[in-house]
Amino acid sequence: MNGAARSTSRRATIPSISGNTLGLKPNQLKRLEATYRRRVRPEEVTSPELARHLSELSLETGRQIGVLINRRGDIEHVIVGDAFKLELPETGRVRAGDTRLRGLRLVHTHLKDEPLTPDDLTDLVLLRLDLVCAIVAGPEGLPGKVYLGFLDPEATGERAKYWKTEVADDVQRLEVDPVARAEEIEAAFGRSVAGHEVTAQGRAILVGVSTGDRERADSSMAELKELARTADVQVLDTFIQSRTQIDPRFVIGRGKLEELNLRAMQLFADTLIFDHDLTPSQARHIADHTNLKVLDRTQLILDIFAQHAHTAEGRLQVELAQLRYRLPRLAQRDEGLSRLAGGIGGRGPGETKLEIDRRRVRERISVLEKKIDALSASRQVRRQQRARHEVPVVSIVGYTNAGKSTLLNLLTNSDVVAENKLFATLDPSSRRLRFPRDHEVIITDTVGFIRELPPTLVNAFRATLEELADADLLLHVVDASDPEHPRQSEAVERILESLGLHEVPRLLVYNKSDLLEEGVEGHDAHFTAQAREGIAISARTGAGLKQLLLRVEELLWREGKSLTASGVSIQDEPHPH
Ligand SMILES: Nc1nc2c(ncn2[C@@H]2O[C@H](COP(=O)(O)OP(=O)(O)OP(=O)(O)O)[C@@H](O)[C@H]2O)c(=O)[nH]1
Ligand SMILES: [Mg+2]
Repeated sequence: MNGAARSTSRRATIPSISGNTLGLKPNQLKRLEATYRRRVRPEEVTSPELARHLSELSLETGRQIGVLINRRGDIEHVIVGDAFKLELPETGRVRAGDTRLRGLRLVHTHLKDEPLTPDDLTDLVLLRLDLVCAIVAGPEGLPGKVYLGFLDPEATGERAKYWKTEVADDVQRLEVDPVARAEEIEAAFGRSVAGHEVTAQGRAILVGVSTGDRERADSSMAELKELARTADVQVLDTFIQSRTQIDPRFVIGRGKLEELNLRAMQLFADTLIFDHDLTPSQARHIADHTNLKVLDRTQLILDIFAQHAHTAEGRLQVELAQLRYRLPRLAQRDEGLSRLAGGIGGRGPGETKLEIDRRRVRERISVLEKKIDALSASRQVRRQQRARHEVPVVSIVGYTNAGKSTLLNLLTNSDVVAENKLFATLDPSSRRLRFPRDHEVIITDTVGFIRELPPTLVNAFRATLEELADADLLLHVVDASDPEHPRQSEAVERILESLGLHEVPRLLVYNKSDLLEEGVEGHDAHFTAQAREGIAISARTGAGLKQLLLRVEELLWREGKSLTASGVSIQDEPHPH
């Protein structure tokens, strides 16, 4: 395979013929090579002489023959196919999101009178060619009908065609100026993309598969969208394919992947994000069949974590998780990895720029493990000191975005970052909360949980999460306004269990009650809360806070003292880091 045919020096080297050259006679090869010496005028798709030359050779060899011509009219590649198709050489990847065409047109022969084939049109789209031209090689090697295909910048919608075609009776009757036409198409693409906002982290299409419960796939997709928004990725479109089972190679069907490719080209998307974890080989197969950066849910979450980790330990943990995730995905010599460098999925908190080989990844992993061990050892000491003081610890846990940090802020009058983003909190923070009559607790906010929390992350954060085992009480905060809340709290319970924390007493806190309409759903929240021995509150308005504090006190000291929220005095504990 040849590399990009951009260089001018290529003419100085011996031009090679790509494709199915096996069994061609020396004389035929020589004539094929001589093709490189031909030129066409920039304003014609092909010269009649070139068309004749290609047709003759095609007829003689019984194979399709094609040339890639640049905008100056030079022939950059000569390709031999079989009777039905051509395999174009690798001409380098299109820069995703670029509104320019490739600057190359494909002129090739068809051995029978047929319009552009699906293969021709796929090449047109994926290689973003200026145009594709098929000349019918007629009897005696005379060029006959000519079929042309161009990208259509105006096409919209999922089912739209992505190209326009034209036919002419013969080469002489072609009235197309290929360069002018290509420039028009580029200008139109430029206009359509100019209206889009530009985000630093890429333009993505989200892809889901549903093998059963469609509703579930929809809500999972909605969550993926939120994750993308949090990661600053612009979501251009979403697809969910229903299938009986996951395709082992491509996750989705081959045809669907092709369609995604076209859609991506049309929207100038540069990234595909799967709502499904991809095996290393699936990721590779999909990347090989698209021009796009391919990410999965885990990588997206890792990326958000990378952005949000601020403490030294948090950053080490995220980097460790990223490297552990990447290690099995590094082929011996993986040029695919460099496609991931920079931008979404390529951000790392540490020194690693993620463009490194396996050995160095392994070394880095063991360095990180040692550093994290050292940090958790010193944390262990602090925990023991704290335990000696016998101050009870209350930890806030829950699904991401449930309002954990908002609740901590309300309880302790502090200002931990709370925002409408997933995983706003990564680094645990502790505050002191003083109840009247000398009761005092340490209250900690933690990283949010999510369905299918990537195991690499659970492991990397294990040290932090295991601290939850020291808690005397877990406040499990649930966003009662999210229709998905039953499944979300289920996911949280499962993760707690996997961390061996199911023994720690916990109190369910149904938050955001202010968003639930009084009467109908509000009633519902209270009802659910009561039914599961929880408490309905609003961390925003403070509603229900008094009852919450009462319950906490009751659970911690098993006595029913009355206290008011205003009676709470606040004192910050210096941050442990
Ligand atoms: N209406 C309403 N919004 C709330 C309430 N509590 C929190 N929010 C909002 O919900 C969003 C998430 O709140 P956070 O406190 O950051 O949630 P979190 O659980 O700490 O989230 P992560 O740290 O990202 O896992 C923010 O936009 C809050 O303003 C509430 O009681 N009512
Ligand atoms: Mg938070």
